[in-house]
Parts: sequence; C-alpha cells; structure tokens
Amino acid sequence: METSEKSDTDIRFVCRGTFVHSTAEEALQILEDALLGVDSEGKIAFIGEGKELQKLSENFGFSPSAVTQLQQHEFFMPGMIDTHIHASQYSYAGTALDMPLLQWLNTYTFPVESHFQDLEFAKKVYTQVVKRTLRNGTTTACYFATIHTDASLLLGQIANDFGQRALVGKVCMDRNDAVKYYRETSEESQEETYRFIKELLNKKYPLVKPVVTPRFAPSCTEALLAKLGEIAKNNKLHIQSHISENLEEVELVKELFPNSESYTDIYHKCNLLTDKTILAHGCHLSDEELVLFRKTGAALSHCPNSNISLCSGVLNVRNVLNHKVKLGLGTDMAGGYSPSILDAVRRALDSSKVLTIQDPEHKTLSFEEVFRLATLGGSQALSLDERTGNFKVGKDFDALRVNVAAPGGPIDVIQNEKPQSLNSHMRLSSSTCSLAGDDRNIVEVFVAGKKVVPFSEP
Ligand SMILES: Nc1nc2[nH]cnc2c(=O)[nH]1
Ligand SMILES: [Zn+2]
Repeated sequence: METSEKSDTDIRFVCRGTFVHSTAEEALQILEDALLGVDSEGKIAFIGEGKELQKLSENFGFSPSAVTQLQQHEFFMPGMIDTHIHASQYSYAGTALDMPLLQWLNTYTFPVESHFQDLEFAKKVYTQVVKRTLRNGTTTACYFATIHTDASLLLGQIANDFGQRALVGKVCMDRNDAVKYYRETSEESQEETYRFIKELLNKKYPLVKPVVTPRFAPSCTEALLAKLGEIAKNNKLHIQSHISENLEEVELVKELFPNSESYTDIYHKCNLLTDKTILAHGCHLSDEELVLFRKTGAALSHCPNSNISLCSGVLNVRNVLNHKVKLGLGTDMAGGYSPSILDAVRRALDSSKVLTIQDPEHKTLSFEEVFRLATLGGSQALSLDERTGNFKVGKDFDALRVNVAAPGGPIDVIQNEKPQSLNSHMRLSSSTCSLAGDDRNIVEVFVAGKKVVPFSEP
C-alpha cells in the first residue's frame, strides 16, 4: 500500500477496481482490485489493495459502503496529455491537408487565425475545443491560441470553467510576409505578451497557466526571440514553439539565421531552451541537436498525425528516447486532423512501424511505451509530473474511467473460451481501447479529483 503521510486527510471519494498506469520502471502497470482514495483537494491520498479495505477505511475515515466499484470491462487510466494543440485551428480540423507546411500556413492557417480578434467567434470555437478534447480524455492540454491577447485570455477562462488543466499561449510573430495583416510589431508582441501573462496570472486559475509562445523561428525576428526568452526566464514560465518540422522550413531557417549553427542553436542562444520548454515535431533534428535538448532539459512533442497529414517527416522516437530527451504526444490539430490523443497513440505506433519497414533493425515502439508517452511522458515533457501523469500518491487525481464494452461504443467484447487471468485481460482491454476505442469508451473524466465529463448542467 502507498499512502500519504497524514491519515487525518478528508477523503472525498474512494474507487475500487483495476487501475492501469505507467511508472518510470514499468511502461504499463496494472493494479488489479485496487482501492484509490482522493482527498478533499483532489489529490490521491492512498492507493492500496481491495483486501485492505477495512484497514484503509479506518485509517482514512471513510465508509466501506461509499466505495465506488468499477464494473466488469471497466478500468481507470491516467488522463491523457496533449502536449501540442492549436485551439484556434479547430474550425477547419479534418480539411485543408493538401499542401506542405509553409504553403498550408499561408493559405489556410493565418487567414483563419486572423479572425480571432472577434471574441464571439473565439468563444464559440474555444468552447467547442475544450469540450471536445475533454470528452476525448485530454485532461491536460498545452494550447496555442493566436496573436490576440483577449481571445487567448478567453481560452484560459474557458479551460478553467470546464475544469481542464491547461497551458495557454498567446502566439507571438513579428515576421510574416505572406499574410501581412496577421502579424504584430516586435514591440506589440512583447507588450501584449506581458499583458497576457499578467492578466492570466491575476485570475489565479488553479489549473491554467500562461506559456510563452514564439510561433517558430521563421515568424520571429531574433530580437523578439531573445526578448521572449528573457520574459520566460524572469517569470519562470513555460515556453512552447515548433522546430524542424519539414525540410523546406529547415532550409528557410538557415537562410533567415545564417549565423546560427542549427535550428536548435537559435532557440538556445535566445534562452528559449529550458526544462520548461516544449517544442513540437523535431522530425529533422540531428543527434547533436538532441544532445542540446538533453543538456537543457527541453522536451519534444511528437505529433504523428500532423507529420503524416502535412507530409512533413517521420520522427524517430526510438532515437529521441535513446538520447533521453523528454517526449510527449501532441495532436497538433489542425495540422493533425484529430483532436484525440488516442488517435496520436495509434499514429505513433504506425509511424514507428513505417520506420521498421524502412529499416528492419529499427526497434518498433510497443503499445506500452506509447501509452506511457500519452500519460506520464506528456507530464514530464511539460514539467507537470509532480502534479499529474500517473496514480502516485500526492499527485492530483487526473483520470479516465474507461469501459471497453460501453453500450453503443465501437468495440464488441468477444469472450474468450479459455478464462484469462485478469491481468492479461486488462492488458488486452487497455490496448484494445487505445487501438480500437474512442470517446464513447471514456465514460467519465476527472481532473484534480473533480468529475468534468459528463459535463455538469450549466
Ligand atoms: N503544424 C504546424 N506547424 C507550424 N509551424 C508554425 N506554425 C505552425 C502551425 O500552426 N502548425
Ligand atoms: Zn503546431
């Protein structure tokens, strides 16, 4: 049994059943007939075995009859973490994937994002994104908004209202020759970043924090990048951006920053690589660049749907893991067409298999490893692993109640003739749900001990 020190904790609720999660040692740990208690602050107070019910109920002062028992085919898993998602691109998700990155940005993305100065439009789209991602089991999202400060603040408010844990970034870009009306001056970008951080922090939302967000090197001058690095450092803030997504972009960066050794070096020189930095893609990074990530503690967000949809490249996750670089999964919607991290799990496995087809020596990622990337890995990549990522005592209870056989769901559970051990059954179930399941299998979602799905009536 694992418990927090104090047993005078007030217990909010206790659940009994199978819990599936990742630890540093075990990519997929299955706790059968476990008992997990959540305290009044939404933190995990204890996790023990079902047979310890009597003792735990006395120690923690809860009634055994109040314990919620999971049903057959149900299990709890940690909430999933989307380490890279563009909330502002939801309105065209699933469309417009017919050109490569730079042309796609100019043709579709910038014109759509420019509409977010309209707060009514922003409210509609951002409400839908937060609800949709929560329903899909994203308990933590690291969001890009747009250059508009007020709309970005609105995204923070909506995430807070629905109870989602979120990092929210007002996008910074002082260079954009293609769509001139969607750009700030360097001064505006700095001043508005200050205002965004100040106003969002002043709200004191418990689960929503600002993230400094230079869009990517091609849309920022070196002076702006350096200023944003300074702002992040002085305020100890998270940083997010994109890096080495497609080859044309990498060439453009060489032209725009002729004095830098590499794409990674540009961010490094501007103090943008820290242990609170998350950079999306990295498909074309060199091993030297990965070493710099490792040294600075910066993380990568693997966005396989987007990498395939925009024909950007295939990230060699095995190589990233071998370099001990922190890594999580991202949808990168709308470069990726799905808002679901379950989809990212599937695409990450597919991408890894493509690498194995190309090189049989490549060690394919296992389902268990990718499950860890979607949960614990994401929390580490965002430096939020003290708070979330798995069922460790003292962390917030961010969890999904999954029913493999949810009525009306996409999975038909076919009973095996031979009885299986519960453990292998749950291993199969968690794998089945990730590979064949969808939001219909996610029957409840909890963030910091609060049930946020199904949505409560307004
Ligand atoms: N996929 C993707 N890559 C980017 N690089 C710079 N901006 C973007 C964006 O919005 N999406
Ligand atoms: Zn992106």
